[in-house]
Amino acid sequence: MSTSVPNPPAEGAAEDGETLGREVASGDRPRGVSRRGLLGAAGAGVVGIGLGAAGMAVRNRQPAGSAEPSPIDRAYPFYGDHQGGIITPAQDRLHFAAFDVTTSSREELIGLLRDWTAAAARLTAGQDAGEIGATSGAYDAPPDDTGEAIGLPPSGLTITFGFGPSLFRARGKDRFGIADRQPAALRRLPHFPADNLDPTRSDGDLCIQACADDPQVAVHAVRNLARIAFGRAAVRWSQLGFGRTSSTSVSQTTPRNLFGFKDGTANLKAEESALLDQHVWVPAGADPAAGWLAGGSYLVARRINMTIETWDRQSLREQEAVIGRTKAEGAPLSGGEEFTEPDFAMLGRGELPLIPEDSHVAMVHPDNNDGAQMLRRGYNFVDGSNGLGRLDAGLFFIAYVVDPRTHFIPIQTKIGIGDAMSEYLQHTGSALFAVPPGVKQGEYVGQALFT
Ligand SMILES: C=CC1=C(C)c2cc3[nH]c(cc4nc(cc5[nH]c(cc1n2)c(C)c5CCC(=O)O)C(CCC(=O)O)=C4C)c(C)c3C=C
Ligand SMILES: [Fe+2]
Repeated sequence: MSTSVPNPPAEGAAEDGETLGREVASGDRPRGVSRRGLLGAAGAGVVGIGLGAAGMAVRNRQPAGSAEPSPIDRAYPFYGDHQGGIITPAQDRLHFAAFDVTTSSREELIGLLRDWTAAAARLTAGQDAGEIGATSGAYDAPPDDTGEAIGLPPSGLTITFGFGPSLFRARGKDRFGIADRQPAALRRLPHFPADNLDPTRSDGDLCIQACADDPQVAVHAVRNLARIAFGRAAVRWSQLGFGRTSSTSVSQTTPRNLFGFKDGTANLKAEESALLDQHVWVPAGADPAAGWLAGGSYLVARRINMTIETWDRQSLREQEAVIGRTKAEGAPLSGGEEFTEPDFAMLGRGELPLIPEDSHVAMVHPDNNDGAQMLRRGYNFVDGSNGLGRLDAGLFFIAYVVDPRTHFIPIQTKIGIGDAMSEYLQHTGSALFAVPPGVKQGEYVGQALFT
């Protein structure tokens, strides 16, 4: 029998639901009591409230007197105006998966989205994927949760769903009766200069971005969503990431990428709502065919291998010239500190710009790209080595943009040709997804596309 208890109260999908979170108790649990049972009990009863950037505390695992809850106790609401995992403060771990839909039935696709929504709401609250739980079901049936997250707290898990161009139309066929609702901007990304794409790491009908502060929690989420999809969708490719390479909130320190540089300094941040409206969220009326996407965004994913062995043999001077910022502070080479605006006109020795024109920062800065900004949310990856003694390492680049035609494609085209950093990079995977707006209680993700 299940040790089921009522679900925790639904998250107050606050206006700014994504930046608010809720900490749920974990702690050691006795054998035979489901993860869901404990967390449900916490949600039902032990609700202490303390709103902050992190959210509401249910039960704090921190030592008494500590003001900041541990990130692993944090739970972000699944329901809200926007999906979680976009402006949520970037967690430390990623499991990203792209799926091929294997059914041709529209009803089965909708059923999958319903099931994924229900499971994602449970998982992000720190519960088992299914209502019965990993160890409480019938002895002769497969459990409705795989079990590896038993005892683990929510860990700040967010689950973000996206729809690829091929969901709408493949080989000229309207697969699910939604071809006329395909956004004009949702097309397969073009081939960029210096791309060396692996088709088995590219594209997909659907995607799931699971971010958490515990890798096991992120992997558990994707694994269970893939299990639930059986017979309707299958994993096409997936990518693990560690060490966020961006900050998406002013409350976060800037992390470093595998080149050893601070990455995320000039990123769009959750607190910059006017800029997010301009550069990240798709406005109502943006595309007459795709009203369902209002309040959503576009997710660009690029698996970018970094030839770190070559990079590591470059002088510090060369490395800084390639990036356009100092390695220690992340300050622009034109001077100041990390958050000083770069001055691309400032000249140095030989009347040359202090920030080289082919440096990465000069290439991608909004001043040099018609003002386009993006919300970057990438992760480092190391997928073992390649058999030639080189690490298969790099940056799994994720960016959320209002329109890839204005906010990604022109910039990527430009840097593929002229960016000094390109010499050390190889793009090996590529995908674009439309990310529907947040889910309302009682609805499923992307519902407006099918109604
Ligand atoms: C097409 C968009 C971008 C790709 C692809 C990309 C890859 C990439 N970037 C780094 C390292 C850094 N990027 C930095 C800044 C930065 N990068 C992009 C865009 C792309 N990066 C933008 C829009 C910006 C912000 C520019 C600005 O407004 O000044 C930085 C500097 C620190 C920071 O501001 O975050 C670094 C370092 C790598 C290693 C990489 C591919 C592997
Ligand atoms: Fe960059």
